[in-house]
Amino acid sequence: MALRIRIGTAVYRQGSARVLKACRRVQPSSPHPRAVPAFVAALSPTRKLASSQSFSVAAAARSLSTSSAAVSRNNTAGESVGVSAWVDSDSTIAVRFPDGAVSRFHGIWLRDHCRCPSCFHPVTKQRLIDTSSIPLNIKPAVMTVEQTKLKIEWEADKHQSTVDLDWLRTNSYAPKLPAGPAVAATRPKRLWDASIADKLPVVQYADVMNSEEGLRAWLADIDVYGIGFVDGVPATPKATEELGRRVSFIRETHYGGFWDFSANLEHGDTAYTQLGLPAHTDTTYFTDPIGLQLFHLLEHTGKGGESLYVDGFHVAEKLRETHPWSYNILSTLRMSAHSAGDKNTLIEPSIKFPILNHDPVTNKLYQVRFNNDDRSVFSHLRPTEVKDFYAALKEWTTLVRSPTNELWTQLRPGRAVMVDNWRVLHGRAPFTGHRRLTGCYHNWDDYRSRVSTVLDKKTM
Ligand SMILES: C[N+](C)(C)CCCC[C@H](N)C(=O)O
Ligand SMILES: O=C(O)CCC(=O)C(=O)O
Ligand SMILES: [Fe+2]
Repeated sequence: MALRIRIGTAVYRQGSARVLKACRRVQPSSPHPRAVPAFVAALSPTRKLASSQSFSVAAAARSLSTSSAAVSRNNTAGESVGVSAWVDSDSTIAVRFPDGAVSRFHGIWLRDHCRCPSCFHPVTKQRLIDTSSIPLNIKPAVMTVEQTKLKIEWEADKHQSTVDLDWLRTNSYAPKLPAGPAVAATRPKRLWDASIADKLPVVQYADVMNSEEGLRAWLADIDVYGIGFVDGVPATPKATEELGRRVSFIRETHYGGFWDFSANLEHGDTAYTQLGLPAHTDTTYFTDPIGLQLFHLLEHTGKGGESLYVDGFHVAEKLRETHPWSYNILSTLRMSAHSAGDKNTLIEPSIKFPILNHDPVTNKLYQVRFNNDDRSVFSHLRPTEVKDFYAALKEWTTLVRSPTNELWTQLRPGRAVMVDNWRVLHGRAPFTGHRRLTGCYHNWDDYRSRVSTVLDKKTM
């Protein structure tokens, strides 16, 4: 593949690179111990690039800072695909991607994100380079494009960085570019109301337990709908626990690990009674509320006990549309919560929290954290905020309890359900008789790790 890179007035060609040897060895000032191997490796004259090229650096590269390096690349199809990289007048490195989109990167950002094995541990995926040892104004001496990689030789330490162009585009920030074709389209969330009852997301236990595709289908349901049912589950605690562990290890809490409970007040919580429970999310009193909750009803000799599910994202959207003032109140005023029913137990979150939580970067709703029964005393709000809170709460509760938003379903032995506890509220009708429910909690991050790896094949 013919590669040409024009930097300023000098022209460098692959293979017959005509370069003037004029590099000034830059000695790192008190380098971080681990930075030395990386720095020495970069300086080593015998260090070869992945391809047949070998470089030494010319002073002429200094002219790089103002001129543009136009790189044309003949790809396998023969037509020229314009990928160019140049150092802009503000010293950022601009990259024009195959579709013409341009984004800029600070030299220190690119150097800090170098993925070579001496800067980024190939197994642990951890940074090895000591960021503080990188000059803040580090500049490239030479840049080349080889297939889908941008190669940079850095002026300061002669280190060779290789950056995958798709990776670079995915992680662009100035501006943030729309994902390129190589990035799998993310699965958009599907908000739902009571009508989901006609088409519940259900997978088969055998598929989930015995195949990657089966697990992927279940994870996709939970990711897209916030809820995923599994049929064909043997009506035993063992099979149910194994199903939970298929997603990730279980989160232990003061209720234990895998729970198998009935209305015996084994724990000081109304879940361990025959009372009805209004739609809620669990563990609002933990600083990091649990991410997923698995339920599997094994026995019930009595009446009632139907299960309730409500898509908190759908209800929030309705609130935002119909009562924007209330949406804002529940997105800003912070609540307290506690779990205090067990002996020697009083759990409260380290910081108070809004019921509707938004990502500060994207401003997207990422968590509904609502349990009116577990909401604790609050005396931190201003008097006007107290009134505002209750007014907003009423609008929220009216929507949560609207029959058009409620999915009522009777769980039975054999049908388990996994609920995204940061999105979907759950509840229960009061019941009579003996009712045995099993299940477990999973941490949010452990769940999302499985989505990233099993579903999205994401790597760092
Ligand atoms: C699930 N399990 C039965 C173990 C406990 C239920 C805890 C319910 C508690 N009020 C909360 O909302 O967190
Ligand atoms: O008993 C049920 O169906 C659910 C009870 C509950 O909300 C819980 O266990 O978190
Ligand atoms: Fe609950």
